[in-house]
Amino acid sequence: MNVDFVEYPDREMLALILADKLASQLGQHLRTNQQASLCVPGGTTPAPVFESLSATDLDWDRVTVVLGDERWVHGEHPRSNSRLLRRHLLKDEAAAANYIDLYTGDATPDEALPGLCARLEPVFPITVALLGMGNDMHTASLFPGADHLAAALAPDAPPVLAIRAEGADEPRITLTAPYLRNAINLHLLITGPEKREAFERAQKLDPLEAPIRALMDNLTVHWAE
Ligand SMILES: O=C1O[C@H](COP(=O)(O)O)[C@@H](O)[C@H](O)[C@H]1O
Repeated sequence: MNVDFVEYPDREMLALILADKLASQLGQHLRTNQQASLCVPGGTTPAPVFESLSATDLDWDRVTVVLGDERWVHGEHPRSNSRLLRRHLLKDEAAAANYIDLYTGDATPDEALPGLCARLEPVFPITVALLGMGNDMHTASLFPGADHLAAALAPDAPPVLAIRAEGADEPRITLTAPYLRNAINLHLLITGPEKREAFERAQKLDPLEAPIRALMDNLTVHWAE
């Protein structure tokens, strides 16, 4: 386990400094590579980081953005993670980024897997991956007790899997642990005392109980109250 825990004075400072860090890691990669990839979480936490990042001057047309997971709902549904991205990240400077939408409109996420695996191939290894985490220690859509969790944690997992779990309101599609873990730069964004306590607890648990534990090999955690 190799975890660097960074504590910020408040959420505003966290958003500014973290966005700057992500942009500088992308920029550094683009100095010696034609393309970079950025994987981001959905949910309720990352919007302020996205706002700051979207205003950053970067060769966004050489950056491909992908979500770490998506809820199987249409793109304008309030629970759609893509909707969050379109409103807070894929605008201003970042409007020039390429975006690979995990939601394909197929009836189920299972049907989308073969096409998505092929489309996602060029984003790996991910240049910069930002993860989120729920109080139940799930990350992306790797939920404790999910139907395909063991397969999604396995070293030979495919890049994406369809997931159903009690804690998730709808079917999901998720990037799997080996592809997230293999990111060149791996970050976790969490806020509030409950998530800090959940992260600390997860360090002593098995990934099947606390999926975030599977991604603690080279992880920088960004936390504010
Ligand atoms: O369902 C999800 O939850 C996690 C955590 O979300 P938050 O609302 O607690 O910030 C998120 O990282 C994931 O992308 C999302 O689909």
